[in-house]
Amino acid sequence: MSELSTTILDRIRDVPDYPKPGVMFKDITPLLADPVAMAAVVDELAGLHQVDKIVGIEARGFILAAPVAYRAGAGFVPVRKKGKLPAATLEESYDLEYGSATIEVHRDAFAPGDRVLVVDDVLATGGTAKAAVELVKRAGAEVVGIAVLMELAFLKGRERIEGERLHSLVIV
Ligand SMILES: O=P(O)(O)OC[C@H]1O[C@H](OP(=O)(O)OP(=O)(O)O)[C@H](O)[C@@H]1O
Ligand SMILES: Nc1ncnc2[nH]cnc12
Repeated sequence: MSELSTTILDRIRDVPDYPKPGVMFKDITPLLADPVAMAAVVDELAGLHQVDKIVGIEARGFILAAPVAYRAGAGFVPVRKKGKLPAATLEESYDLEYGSATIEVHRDAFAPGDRVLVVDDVLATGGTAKAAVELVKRAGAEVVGIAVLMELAFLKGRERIEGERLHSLVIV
């Protein structure tokens, strides 16, 4: 395992039965509180691809994606839960490990053919990532990759986004 993977794993806390019984929640707040570890994570994600835009998925995805965009010299595009974006949007609904949701992106968020990296904290069932990819494509941009801190392999999210390039800094 790489040094960065160990650094991340050591700073993710398991919280049993949150938000529902049977779910082992991966809490990234200890990692967020460590500036050296966070700098290493942001640098790693920012170096993955040359892109025009970084997409962050509300809410935990924003915390990672915004500094990655800054570091990469790319624009930041928010994908938000339904009802939060003010202008005309595209929307996708999906199921995730402990519920269901609808996310949106502004219709004019991308220039035609923009190269985009989608960033989030956790890939679980892959429902969220798949919906975000669909939104980016429907909005006229190219998804060059999906990057997550942690992939929960037993939930098989990778299969849901087959055909996309997935970068997981840690796989558990
Ligand atoms: O692969 P999936 O099964 O779709 O699950 C992964 C998603 O679940 C969490 O978001 P959540 O919707 O809990 O929102 P939050 O970031 O606002 O906490 C996480 O931040 C991912 O976006
Ligand atoms: N087990 C989990 N921990 C943290 N975020 C999640 N998103 C979906 N499943 C999750």
